[in-house]
Amino acid sequence: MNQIVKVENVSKVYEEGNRSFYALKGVSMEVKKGEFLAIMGRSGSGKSTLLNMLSGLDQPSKGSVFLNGRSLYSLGDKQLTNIRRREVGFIFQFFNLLPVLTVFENVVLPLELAGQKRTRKSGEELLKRLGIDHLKDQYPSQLSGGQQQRVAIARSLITKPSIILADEPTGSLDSKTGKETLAILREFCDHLGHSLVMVTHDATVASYAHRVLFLQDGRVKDELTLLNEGYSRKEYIAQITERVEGMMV
Ligand SMILES: Nc1ncnc2c1ncn2[C@@H]1O[C@H](COP(=O)(O)OP(=O)(O)OP(=O)(O)O)[C@@H](O)[C@H]1O
Repeated sequence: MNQIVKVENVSKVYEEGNRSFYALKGVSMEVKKGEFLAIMGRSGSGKSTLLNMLSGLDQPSKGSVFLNGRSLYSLGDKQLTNIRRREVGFIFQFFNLLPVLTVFENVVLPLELAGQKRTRKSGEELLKRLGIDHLKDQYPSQLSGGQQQRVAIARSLITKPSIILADEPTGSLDSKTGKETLAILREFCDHLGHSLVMVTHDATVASYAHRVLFLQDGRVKDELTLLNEGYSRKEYIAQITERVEGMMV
């Protein structure tokens, strides 16, 4: 697998009065093409801070982040914005669809923001692949949560980004719809070569990933690969839960 993301010895320090607080301390990790990586850790362990580093939204105090071999934070603001718009897709817990735009308009919006030619065909193809092409002229308020999240997934994929970042993507869905959504994300990584980094607190959600990274106090504390043959999802969930509980003591 090719390397899409490489994080090298990244630290993030926040200054609070005359004290320094490390949200991340010397984190190194990578994401390969087609990989679905989950990041877990208790509240305050640095998950969102790490996700922000990967997206180019927040700058490390120390260390480097490479996207497709390019060092993100050595770029100028304009170049960084361009890369973020073209090469990074986002999926949020609460979908973040624009209510005044139709499903189709929401999906193709990132193409316009990235200055890429709006192609009706690619938007329609994505909606079809996600099983929601019949909803393309509806507005978000007319859709269920699961349907809205499919729209958000289509939107995250429209620019064909190198990496998709998802923060608790199923956090506001019921368990059945959540599992369907995770199965879609996993399939897109397995069969279409998308690369995805997902933050979650939930072991069942993380069990859909290929690999789980555990953060504790801003450091990578542990890692678990879920690609060993012969394990059921239940066994993976038990393994993840055991690691999470191990970090609590
Ligand atoms: N802008 C900021 N200024 C000061 N401290 C910050 C800032 N942003 C985050 N922190 C601190 O850095 C630490 C890591 O925060 P982060 O949001 O990355 O944790 P998290 O693991 O995503 O937590 P949660 O699961 O609750 O979302 C926390 O202690 C937080 O208070």
